[in-house]
This record gives sequence, C-alpha cells and structure tokens, in this order.
Amino acid sequence: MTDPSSLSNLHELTTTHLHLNWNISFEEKVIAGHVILDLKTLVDNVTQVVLDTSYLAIKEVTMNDASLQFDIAERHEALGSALTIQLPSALRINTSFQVKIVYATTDQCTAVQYLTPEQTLGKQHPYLFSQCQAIHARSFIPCQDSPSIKLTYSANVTSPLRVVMSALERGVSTTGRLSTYAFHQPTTMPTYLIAIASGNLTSRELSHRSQVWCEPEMIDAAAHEFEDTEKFLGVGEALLTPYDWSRYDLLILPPSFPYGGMENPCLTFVTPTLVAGDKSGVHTVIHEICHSWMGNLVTTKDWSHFWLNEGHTKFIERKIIGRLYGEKEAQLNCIIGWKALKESVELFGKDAKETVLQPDLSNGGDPDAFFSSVPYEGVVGGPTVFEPFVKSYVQHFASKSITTDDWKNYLYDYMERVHGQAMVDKLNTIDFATWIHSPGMPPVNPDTLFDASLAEACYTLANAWNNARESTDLSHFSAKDMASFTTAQKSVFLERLSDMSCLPHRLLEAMDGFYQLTAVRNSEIRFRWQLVCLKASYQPIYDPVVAFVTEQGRMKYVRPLYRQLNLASGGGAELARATFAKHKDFYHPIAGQLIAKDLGL
Ligand SMILES: CC/C=C\C/C=C\C[C@@H](O)/C=C/C=C/C=C\[C@@H](O)CCCC(=O)O
Ligand SMILES: [Zn+2]
Repeated sequence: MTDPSSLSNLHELTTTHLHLNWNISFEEKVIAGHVILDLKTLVDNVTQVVLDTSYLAIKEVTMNDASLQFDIAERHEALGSALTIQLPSALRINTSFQVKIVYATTDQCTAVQYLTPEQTLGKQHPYLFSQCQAIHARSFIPCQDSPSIKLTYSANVTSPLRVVMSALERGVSTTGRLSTYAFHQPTTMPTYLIAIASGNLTSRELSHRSQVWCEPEMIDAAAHEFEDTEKFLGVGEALLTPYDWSRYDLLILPPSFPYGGMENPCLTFVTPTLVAGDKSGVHTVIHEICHSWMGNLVTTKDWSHFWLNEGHTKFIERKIIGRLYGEKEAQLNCIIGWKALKESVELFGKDAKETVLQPDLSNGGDPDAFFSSVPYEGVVGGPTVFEPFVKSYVQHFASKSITTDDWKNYLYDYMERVHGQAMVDKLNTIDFATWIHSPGMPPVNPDTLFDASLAEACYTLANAWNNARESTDLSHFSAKDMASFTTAQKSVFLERLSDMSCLPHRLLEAMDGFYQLTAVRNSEIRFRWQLVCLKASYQPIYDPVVAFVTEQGRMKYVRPLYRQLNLASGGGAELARATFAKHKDFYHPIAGQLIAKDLGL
C-alpha cells in the first residue's frame, strides 16, 4: 500500500491509536509535548518506523522508556521531512508496539494559525486554530499522515484558554491560570481530521447532541443562524445510516479561517462568513454534516481519490436541500456548482492535470495546489437509483479507506445485485474513463441535467442588463427587480453577468444605484458583485474589494478577488500586491502561500 503524498512506510506499519500530550504557548506560538503512537506491523522483518513530519523540532524518541536512534531526512518541498526511527530489533508481522516522540512545532507550522488579540472579535485574548486537510497534520504531529490510515486518538491539552478538538471531551482540570482538557475520539478516522482550537470560547446548546462554539460576542447570532442543525442531521440519518460520532458541534472561527467549512469529526469548523443573519449559509453546514458519512466514515485512500469524499458529499447535500427546501432549490445549487466547476476548468485550462477527477499525484505534488471545484461536481445528480446505492455504499465501506476502483467495482456489484443485468448494460454506456481520467469538463450537457426554473428570472434580469448596453433609458430597472430573489438567485444573476462581456461602467454604476450591491454584507453576493466589477476594471469597487479581502480570509473569496484585482487596469496589480504585503499575516499559512502563488510572488 502506498500513498503518493506520504513518506511513511505504510506498507510495513499501521497506526491504530495516537495519544497527544500538548502544551500551548501563545507567547511563543508553539505547541510542545509528545505523541504516543500505537503501531502494528503488517509484514515480517520491520526494522524502522518512517513518519511524516513537516518543520517539527523532534527532541527524543523512546520505546518502553529506552531511547531510539532517529534521523530526519532532507525536506521534500511539498511532502516534508521523513522521520526515520530505528527499532531495537526486527519485528514480526502483527506485532503491536508503542513509540513516544517528544517534539515541538516551529514557526513554519502550516497547520496552525495563531491570532493576536487584535485579530479576534473580543480583542482581549489570543486564539489558535488548525486546518490539516490535506497533508498539514504532519506539521503538528509526527505521524503516518495518510488518509489510508484510520486511527482513534486521545489528547490532553494544557492551555490558558478554552480548548476544543475534533473529539469527545472527557474532562477539564485547572491549576492556576492553566487548564488541561482531555479528549478522546473512539471512532477511527484519518489524521487530516485531527483538529484543535483554543481561545476565548463559549457555547450554546442547539439540540441534545449539538452545540455551537464561538467567541462570546457572536454567540447569539451563531445560535440563531444554525438553529436548524438537528433537522439537517435527522435528514442525513434518514437518507443514510445512524449518525456515528455521538456529537455534532459547530465552531465558528475567526475571519481568517481559509475554508467555508471543515468537517472535523464531532466539531465542524466554519467560517464566520456563514453568519449572514438570513440562514443563507446553512448549505455549508449541511455539506459538512454529509461528510460525517462521506469522507469521515468512508474515506479516500489517498488524495487522488478526493472526489469520493467531496462528490458523494455534494450528492447527499443536495438530497437534503431537496427534502427541506424543495427540489428546485437543490437544482439551483447544482447550477451554481456547475458554474464553479466551469470556472475552475477555465482557470487551470481545459487540458490541465488539475482538472482530472482522479488526478495523478505520483510525482509528489502538493495536494493543496490541486484543490478546486472539480472533485465536488464529479457526481452531479443522477437517477433515483443512485440514492439507495449511496446508502449501501456507506454501509459497505464504513470505517474503510477506498479508491475509485473500489467505488466502481461496488457500483457494478450493487447495480447487478439490486437491479439486474439491464442496469449493468446501462452502466456500460457510461464513459467512465473520460469522467475519471480525462481533463476538462465532464462529458455531459448541463442544459439537459438541471431544472432551471429558479434560475430563469435571474437569466432574464441579466439579459435585460446585457441588452441595455446601448440604451440611455434605464427606467425599466428598479430596486424591485431583485426584491424577491433569494441569495442563491442573486448569485446566479451575478454569475450570469460575469459570463457576459464586461458591462460599461455607466451600467455598473446604475445597477449599484438600483440594487445597492456594494453595500451588501452577505459574502456570497459581495464576492460575486466585486468580481463582476473587477472584470470590468471598475475602479470604485477597488477599495471595497480591499476591505473585503482583508476582513476575512476564506480562500473561495480572497483568491479569485486577488487574482482579478491583479489583472484589473488602473493600478489593480499594484493594489493587489500592496494589500497582500500589508495583510499577509492576517491569512492562515495555507491561504497566504496560495495567494502569494496566485500573485506570482
Ligand atoms: C484532487 C485534489 C487533491 C487533493 C486535494 C485535497 C485537499 C485539498 C486541500 O486544499 C483542502 C481542502 C479543504 C477543503 C475544505 C472545505 C471545502 O469544502 C471548502 C470549499 C470552499 C469554501 O466553501 O470556502
Ligand atoms: Zn466538502
């Protein structure tokens, strides 16, 4: 068994459990302590443990209290440095043993962002949070950092501020200004789902198994925004299997959190940009809930099969949206997803390796550089037979890490068993090779896939603006045009506009006058409006863009806006670079690296 994104000797050893003993120092921006790995040999004659590390300071390695020799290899640019530990004697197959590694993180740790009090809502206390997907766990834990490894974990973490983790809490003990928080995660999971945050946190119950955590200043808004969480979990369970992780809590992070959400088990991390006041961001919570099955229970074996996590999650997310908000709303979500896919393909190029559903990562490339909408839109809907298949898929592969071939073989087995040869014949008409291995857009026509009922009004309005290019009479437009649109419909309208050739500044100014788009605080609308304006190099938007990309660090927004500002005439490039230089430390390390790359720095 190999994983192109891991340097560990995965074919010789597996980790069954990992225990962390951590001390957090906000002053030094360091986590120091030890990890105890429970390992088991898979073959005879194992003489070494090779672990993934990235920028760690390894101090000591012991086995049964005796020191072991170790060596840290020269760094591989994307994958980090292999830590090779010599075992005292060769071990036979199925031997279980423990190694303890004493270590500390360094200032180059890519998993953790430390925030100063000024970067938090309350402005009084520092804060830290982690983001490990895809291969950042190795920057705070020496481990077999591969999703092919499924382990349980436990942790004792000492900090002056509240600690939460992707696990169940076992208790807290306090000595002076420090408290030690104990956690355990009894369900096996991959290392990329280990997560921690520490800061001035408070929580509010949402249901018997859910609470929302955040800084006290936004707890009322957060509890209101996510009050329907239990409903989403219930529909997920009705579609799939009983929820396996006991608790489903949410943590609203500070604005620099780089993603919409991250499905850390027991504790989904979400961006505060979801707290819009109108529940328009709950699709992301539904998405993360779906990962409780798709990704967290059935996991990609390595990052080239990432689409198994995201594609199935999207499929179930849309089923839940359909059940709760109507099928037309689910279809609109598909239309928005298709547009995101098109944009990713346009950005990378239709022949680019990054647009392949199952990309080739065998040359040790950085999985973060492959991230896009491509793995999300691999499963775009499908017939009703696919829904019971997905339930059966979860039952069959729960607790396992699998490949695209495993998925395909099971698809054929299931369809033959449940629906007979006729369905196998239908499957045989699907061009799997193109879907899975070819770059570019999937081989289907989107117009035949989605019901555009809710999109029609958006297209009509966009066309009306498109047709107004030569006209001086704009009296047929008014603030009422979009009054009945949902956030998703406003998004579709703005996306349609950005597909058209740039509108003259005169029309952008008029549109802003009617719809007050520059003043909108909803991040989805703000983002898309700013993109439309930047594409037209409309200078009045430059300052609001700078404000938006420095108020929050969600990569979905900041990366396209920085890229587009960098292309805009009238000083866009200078402004983009100067803004990034000034605010670099605001961003999570992953976001900072990718924005710098986008700007060619
Ligand atoms: C084929 C790609 C290969 C590997 C990529 C694996 C991981 C990519 C890594 O960059 C981490 C991604 C984390 C994503 C978390 C949440 C997303 O659903 C957020 C989507 C964007 C947003 O809503 O902000
Ligand atoms: Zn996801």
